[in-house]
Amino acid sequence: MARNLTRQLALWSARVFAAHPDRTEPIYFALSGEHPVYQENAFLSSRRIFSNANVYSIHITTENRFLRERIHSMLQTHLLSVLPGNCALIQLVSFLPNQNRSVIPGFIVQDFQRKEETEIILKDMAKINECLLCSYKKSEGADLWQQSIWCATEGAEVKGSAHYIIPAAKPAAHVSVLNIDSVVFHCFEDAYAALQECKESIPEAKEILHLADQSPRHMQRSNFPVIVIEGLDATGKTTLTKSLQETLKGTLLRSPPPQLSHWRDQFDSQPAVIRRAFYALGNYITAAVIARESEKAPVIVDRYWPSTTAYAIATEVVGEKENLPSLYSKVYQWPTDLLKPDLVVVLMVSPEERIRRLQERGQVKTQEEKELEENNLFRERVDEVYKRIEGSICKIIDANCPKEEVLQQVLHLISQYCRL
Ligand SMILES: Nc1ncnc2c1ncn2[C@@H]1O[C@H](COP(=O)(O)OP(=O)(O)O)[C@@H](O)[C@H]1O
Ligand SMILES: Nc1ccn([C@@H]2O[C@H](COP(=O)(O)OP(=O)(O)O)[C@@H](O)[C@H]2O)c(=O)n1
Repeated sequence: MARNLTRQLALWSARVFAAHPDRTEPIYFALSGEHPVYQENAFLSSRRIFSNANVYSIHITTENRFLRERIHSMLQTHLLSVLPGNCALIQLVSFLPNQNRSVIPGFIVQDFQRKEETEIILKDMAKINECLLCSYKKSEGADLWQQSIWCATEGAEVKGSAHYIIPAAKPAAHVSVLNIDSVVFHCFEDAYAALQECKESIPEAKEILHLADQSPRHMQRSNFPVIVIEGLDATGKTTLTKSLQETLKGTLLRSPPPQLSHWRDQFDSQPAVIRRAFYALGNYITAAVIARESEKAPVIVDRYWPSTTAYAIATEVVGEKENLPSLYSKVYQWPTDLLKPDLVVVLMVSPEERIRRLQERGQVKTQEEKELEENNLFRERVDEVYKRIEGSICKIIDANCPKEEVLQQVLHLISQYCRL
């Protein structure tokens, strides 16, 4: 048993940690057995976390992404209510440099009064959940921290070797990018597997999976063109898609399709992996309808895969658009098993015009849309993902102009790119 824990401890030592990962500039640090070259400024921020307190780190190690997010939010609420005053809770993730899906979420707890009670509470919590608890005690007089690991499933504690806390190199991509594959699905099976992870806790997931099972797969568009209209809320999608339907005598569809609409509130409040899997499967279900309808008339689709991808990435990544996955990342590529339209038109309007239209409409907004309004960076990230999605298929148009002009611009694009 102890050997197993020692191995885990060695594994932890290979990891890099990011404290405050939701900030544009997290504090990156690592544990090192080697005496570091002394660079006071660089060391300061990471060591400050460990100095003058007993420090613990909790890591949520379950492989089930749904459980991981659930446990994370449950732990946060619980820790804030049970930890003694004078303890601080810091968001923490650990990861293997540049390795996708290696991110393990967790927390750092700083106990400035060094109370035994804190350790008892934390061990107790780690018992309930699939967690690893580590403690770090500063060695007398030295600049070293003794790391111990306590594993609930094994009910044992192992003292590791003493480590120096060293600042780790800032990764090439922001740490949030390493987790992007949990929310952007590259094929039907990935999205399906994500919903399966939660089907015991969320019975509605079984119904979505059932609908997905019944939906024909690998469908291709037929004789008539398929045009997708994209853009942030209030950029004019509903207005334009209706005009296009009339002008082209087409069929108007939207993703998620009507049979999924009544589950949206339920899935919008779930952990990101589940929420995004719901929309991703909605796209596959819509694809089958697009294929069928495009045998009879042109098809216009209000939101589809680009929405799912743009919102998923923009929510996961923090800060400036420069933090988005690199231009050549797989996340911007259309899934090969999902029906591809002839043309995607992205409507872009200035932030001021969008807010004016939102206010004019006076509708209750979703939380995500409220955030968009408050958070210009988020809006910029959504727009930037739209721009990065395979350029040849996505055409961005300036939709600040009157409705008729927007329609004319899009009809012109259709005449260029689609065979009517
Ligand atoms: N080109 C336009 N110029 C001015 N107002 C517009 C334009 N297009 C749409 N609107 C108005 O803006 C609001 C949002 O449009 P809507 O089509 O509902 O957007 P979305 O479907 O993208 O949320 C509506 O009140 C609509 O009448
Ligand atoms: N195909 C789709 C459609 C919507 N969505 C999600 O749904 C939200 C917007 O949907 P909405 O119906 O409120 O948008 P509007 O069409 O009303 O502008 C976004 O925040 C996305 O998270 C998605 O992920 N994939």
